[in-house]
Amino acid sequence: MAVNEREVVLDMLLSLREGKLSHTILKDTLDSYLYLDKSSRGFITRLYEGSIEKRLYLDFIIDGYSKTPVKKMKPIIMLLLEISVYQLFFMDRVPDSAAINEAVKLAKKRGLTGLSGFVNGVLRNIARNKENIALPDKNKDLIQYLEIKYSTPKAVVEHFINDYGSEKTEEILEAFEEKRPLVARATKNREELIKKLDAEGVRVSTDTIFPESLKILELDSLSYLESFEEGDFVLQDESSQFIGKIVSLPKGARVLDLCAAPGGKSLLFAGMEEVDEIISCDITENKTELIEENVRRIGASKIKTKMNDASLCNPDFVDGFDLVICDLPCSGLGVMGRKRDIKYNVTEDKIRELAKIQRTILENAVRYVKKGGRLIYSTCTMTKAENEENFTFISEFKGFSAVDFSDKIRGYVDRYKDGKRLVNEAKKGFIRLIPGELGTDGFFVSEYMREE
Ligand SMILES: C[S@@+](CC[C@H](N)C(=O)[O-])C[C@H]1O[C@@H](n2cnc3c(N)ncnc32)[C@H](O)[C@@H]1O
Repeated sequence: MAVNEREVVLDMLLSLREGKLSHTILKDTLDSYLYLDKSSRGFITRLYEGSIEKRLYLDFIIDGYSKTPVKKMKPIIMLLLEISVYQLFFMDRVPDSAAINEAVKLAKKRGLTGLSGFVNGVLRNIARNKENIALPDKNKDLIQYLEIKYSTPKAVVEHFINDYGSEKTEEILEAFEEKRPLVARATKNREELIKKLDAEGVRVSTDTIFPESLKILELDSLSYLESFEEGDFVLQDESSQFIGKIVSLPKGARVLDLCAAPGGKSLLFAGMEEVDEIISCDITENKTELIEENVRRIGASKIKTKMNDASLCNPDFVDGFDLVICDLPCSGLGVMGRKRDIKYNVTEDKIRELAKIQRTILENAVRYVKKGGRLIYSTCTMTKAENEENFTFISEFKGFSAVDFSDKIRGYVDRYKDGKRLVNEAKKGFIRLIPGELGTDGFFVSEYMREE
């Protein structure tokens, strides 16, 4: 039987409301429809991700043309309208009539015949007035304008304005809307990888910060690729890859990665000659299994996994490591261009709560660093509370000081407009990678040293 792609997306969005993770839903769905052709899978992906990404904008439009506000609608009707309005506004190849008729059919199919007239009326009205939809006035209410235009909740907009100012906030929000290519880090040889990917029909670009990286311009599914199965690359944004560039380690180094799943940072260090052993921890068995899967695929035998709660002090780790990596749980605002539902779950209280958890973990982590050893603290977020304020917190631990790693990054960032700022920050011991600058996700990296 033919698959109704819109219904698939509707069910995916219903699962999202039940609390499943957005990227897990997408992966599971695409894995279960491997037999569909590339364009159907592409349609499902685009409609699903797009309707999440643009939710506030879509709701703003719907509210302008429906007597019942979106918030009062049955969830299935609300989602049906959202995916249909997304098609009307963002999918040029779908004729308006198809978007509307399919929505009406789907409402009936799901037993909502009584509401199919409502769906039809609202959508036809919106389609007729497509050219007349105006955003909130930027000069009257900047926050509401940014909230709707970039479909980013008020709490996040306000937080960004507070930390970066309004002009930079708009630049950041705009950058999040750009298509973000996946980045592959070659684990063996980039030239060989390019040839293999080419033979597998994957288009790539070598316009990258690091010589090991490739931007993947088009990819249907990783599951098809022999080069992936054989561990020739890992997917890792270049922001994360900075962590592997900034630190000098002694020969025979022992590394502890406290919050390691799925293992991205551990795998960076596993490729380094001077590293002998990496203990990669995470809090649950499921999570350590994720690390193990990647370790097996890459063949990184230096990595040993361990279930460990980083918020508690582990006496076995005390004074034991040349490098302790703290890539900690955070609000994730730096990756909201990829994980499109993240922005809807962030509140001021959650940011404060996370900053507190990060500090508890850091208080333990400093105890695990050997004399003369290093600590790296990183997050994939962009809030001062989780980044700069924690930088100060760590720098104030007795015996610890921030490390100037400007010489280590200069060669990579010099050619970018914002390279100078990064070099200047690195002199102080941290860098803030901001979307729209080097083409990376948002990220914070910092390095500290324990005195001899
Ligand atoms: C940002 S992710 C780590 C990403 C990883 N470093 C990488 O590069 O692939 C944060 C991780 O912290 C883990 N985590 C959260 N609380 C933890 C705790 N109390 N102890 C250990 N791990 C924890 C989460 O399970 C999650 O896998």
